[in-house]
Amino acid sequence: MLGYFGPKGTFTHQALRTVSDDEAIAFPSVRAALDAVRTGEVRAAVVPIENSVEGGVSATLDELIAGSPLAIIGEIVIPVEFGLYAREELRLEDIRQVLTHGHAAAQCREWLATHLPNANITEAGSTAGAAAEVSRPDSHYDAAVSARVAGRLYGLTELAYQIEDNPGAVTRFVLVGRPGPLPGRTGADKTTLVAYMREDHSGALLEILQQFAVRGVNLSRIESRPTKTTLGSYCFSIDAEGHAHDRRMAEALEGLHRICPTVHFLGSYPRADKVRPSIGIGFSDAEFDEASAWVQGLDRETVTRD
Ligand SMILES: O=C(O)C(=O)C[C@]1(C(=O)O)C=C[C@@H](O)C=C1
Repeated sequence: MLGYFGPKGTFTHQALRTVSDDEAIAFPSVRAALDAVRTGEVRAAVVPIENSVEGGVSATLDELIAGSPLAIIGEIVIPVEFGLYAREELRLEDIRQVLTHGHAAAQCREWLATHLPNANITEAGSTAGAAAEVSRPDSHYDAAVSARVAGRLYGLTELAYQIEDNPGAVTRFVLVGRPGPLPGRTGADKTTLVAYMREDHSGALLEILQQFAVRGVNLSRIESRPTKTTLGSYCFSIDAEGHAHDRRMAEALEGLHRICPTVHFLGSYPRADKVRPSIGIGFSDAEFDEASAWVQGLDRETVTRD
């Protein structure tokens, strides 16, 4: 059984539907969905991790490394379009209280400021949770910003559609399970990890980046997250192109392990877009193998000096 950040009608639910039609369990938060994976209540869960407008989803980035280890086993990317949904009797000019997810509010900021300048925007656990709340006849809230699917599901009227400030926005979701054998290499893979610096010093981030750069590994996301210990203490959440079984990635991971006190490996999994990284000259598995064989054989070589 799979789980997802719900309730029914969230963008996360739509992302799950693109990979499975089976019955799945909705959880009210990212944390609850990931805890259900940890306890074994579900085999895996879908949660949002990154939006093309708002960036990383902090709740997910933090929960992935809190508690017992988890592994990302797949990713899904879907377009996100928002509408404004209200109870039948309300018109746009009646809307005073809007409820939605923080990421959704941020993606529709301009539209809300222009069309509902006097409305209060309140943050809800999810866009679909907001639509469900607005559908209650005695709700304090007049309208929800959500997916069209959620507006319909909770019997609301669409007052506006495609109200996002950046058309073409997408959100990336990950399928998270318990650690086990890595999904096989496809040639178009991604690896996610969190690296902690040894101590704060000049060039610490550069040292982490160098581990990837000198092995020809491209990064597709890097963001700092507070370690939650002291002010100014950060770790780095990283997506890198490639699989831990690629020689260049394996060597980059070894390098990180040598220089960082802690590295949380969060998985290697197929990329949603199936795009293969371009591998620079000297960075293919064959070239790493050939170079290793050369080093192994050095003591058999005859060195002649003048
Ligand atoms: O509330 C939802 O519908 C979600 O799936 C969460 C979420 C997010 O966390 O970013 C997902 C996609 C949208 O960008 C807005 C909200």
